[in-house]
Amino acid sequence: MIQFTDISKSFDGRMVLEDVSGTFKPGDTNLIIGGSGTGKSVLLKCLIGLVKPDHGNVLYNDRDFWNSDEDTRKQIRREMGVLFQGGALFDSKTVAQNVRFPLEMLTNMSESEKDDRVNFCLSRVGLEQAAGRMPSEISGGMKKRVGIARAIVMNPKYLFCDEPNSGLDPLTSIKIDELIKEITDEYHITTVVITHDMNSVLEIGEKVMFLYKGHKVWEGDNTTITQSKVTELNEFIFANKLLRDMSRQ
Ligand SMILES: Nc1ncnc2c1ncn2[C@@H]1O[C@H](COP(=O)(O)OP(=O)(O)OP(=O)(O)O)[C@@H](O)[C@H]1O
Repeated sequence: MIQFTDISKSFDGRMVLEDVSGTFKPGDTNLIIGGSGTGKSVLLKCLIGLVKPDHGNVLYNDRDFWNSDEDTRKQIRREMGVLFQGGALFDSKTVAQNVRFPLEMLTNMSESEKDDRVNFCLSRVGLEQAAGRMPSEISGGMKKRVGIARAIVMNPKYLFCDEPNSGLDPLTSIKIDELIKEITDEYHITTVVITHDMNSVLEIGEKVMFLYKGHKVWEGDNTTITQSKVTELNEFIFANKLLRDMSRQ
């Protein structure tokens, strides 16, 4: 479980996050949504330890990340898998080498144990046939799958996905969303997904947090989101004309 309380952050005197709190539970796919520049990525960075909040706490199963010693922080980091925007694959490594990379860096596993784990993760995301290919030889959707395989290779307790659908067509996006949700259920991971894709919200948004100008202004799920009375949220949802037309029918 991840519990964060009163996270605030400013840059050069400009507040970009103010007193944001929340709880993310194991087995849940938690979406953080909001328009551009509302602080989603800064919040994610405060959670995963890339940006230190000005104040506030982030607890990982009761371990206070920002007030822990370096060893505890290292341990918590090892329990995180991160799917970066764009996949962030190494261009000069094959698909299998990309997935294997965290095992090389962070474990003492034998070569055959690493082989087994890489093969398992690649088959879990449906890419066993692509193991020897280079990132330049595979599609955008496949790159995301490689990113997911690499993010889960260390068997994480916490999975963070920053805009997993960026650059993908709607059908491929849904498949990636479903894969993230399936993996979250299957391995009982606490998953956090940043998105501004309303399709994702409707498909996998069992837990949704909406940020507006650095504040959390709504929290709920995909069954109630379209009935919210929060003006900023409605503007965000119904910026999509199709949804606006559907809501009038
Ligand atoms: N390192 C930084 N230094 C200064 N300002 C920053 C820094 N990182 C983020 N910001 C600012 O913080 C605000 C929130 O940025 P953030 O990247 O969190 O937005 P976002 O909601 O993720 O947007 P998008 O959907 O466009 O990625 C923006 O105004 C951004 O310019």
